[in-house]
Amino acid sequence: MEANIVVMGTESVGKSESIYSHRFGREFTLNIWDSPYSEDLSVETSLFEKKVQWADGYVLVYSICDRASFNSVSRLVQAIKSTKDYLSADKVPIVIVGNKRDLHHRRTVLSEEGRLLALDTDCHFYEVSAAENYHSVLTLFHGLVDKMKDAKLTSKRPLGFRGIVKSMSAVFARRRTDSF
Ligand SMILES: Nc1nc2c(ncn2[C@@H]2O[C@H](COP(=O)(O)OP(=O)(O)OP(=O)(O)O)[C@@H](O)[C@H]2O)c(=O)[nH]1
Repeated sequence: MEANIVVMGTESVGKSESIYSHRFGREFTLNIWDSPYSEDLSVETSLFEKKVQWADGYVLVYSICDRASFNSVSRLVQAIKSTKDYLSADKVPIVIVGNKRDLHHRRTVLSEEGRLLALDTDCHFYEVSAAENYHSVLTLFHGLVDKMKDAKLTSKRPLGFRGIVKSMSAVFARRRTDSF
């Protein structure tokens, strides 16, 4: 089976530095579109619509040390939902991720705020440290895969079958730094 995931967030929140090379067994392939966030979504409307049509699921990343990145994720959720309505596209899972949990001494976004945003917008929520606890990143991707499978069971567009196993690509950072 194959599924498409769009990963979005503002600069340096920890989306893509490392190569994420986990395999979901023999049967599952994830295609990941690691995408920088454009503050002015209207300038990139057609590209944004392409992403919405392509995606089977989203990972929206902010840094818990960067309130502006959290506000951007909040705007992104609204933009995805209204574009989906406009295109009459199927509902797909959206995961909101607060990254850099290890930098708790610099935290400016409370866990509760992330959780509440997810609750209000019918999304899923994780707080992780891609640098310190890679397992938490795996957990969120495994969770997303399960939710995409569930969503596909009730949608018109089934996940495609593939004979080959590919590894996932590039999300999140491996190295610990104090940057944010
Ligand atoms: N302390 C800490 N640093 C992290 C964490 N995740 C990423 N970083 C660091 O944050 C910086 C930015 O990480 P990237 O993965 O390049 O961020 P990005 O969102 O892909 O950034 P752009 O490519 O500019 O959009 C790097 O120096 C990472 O090492 C984390 O969980 N904790």
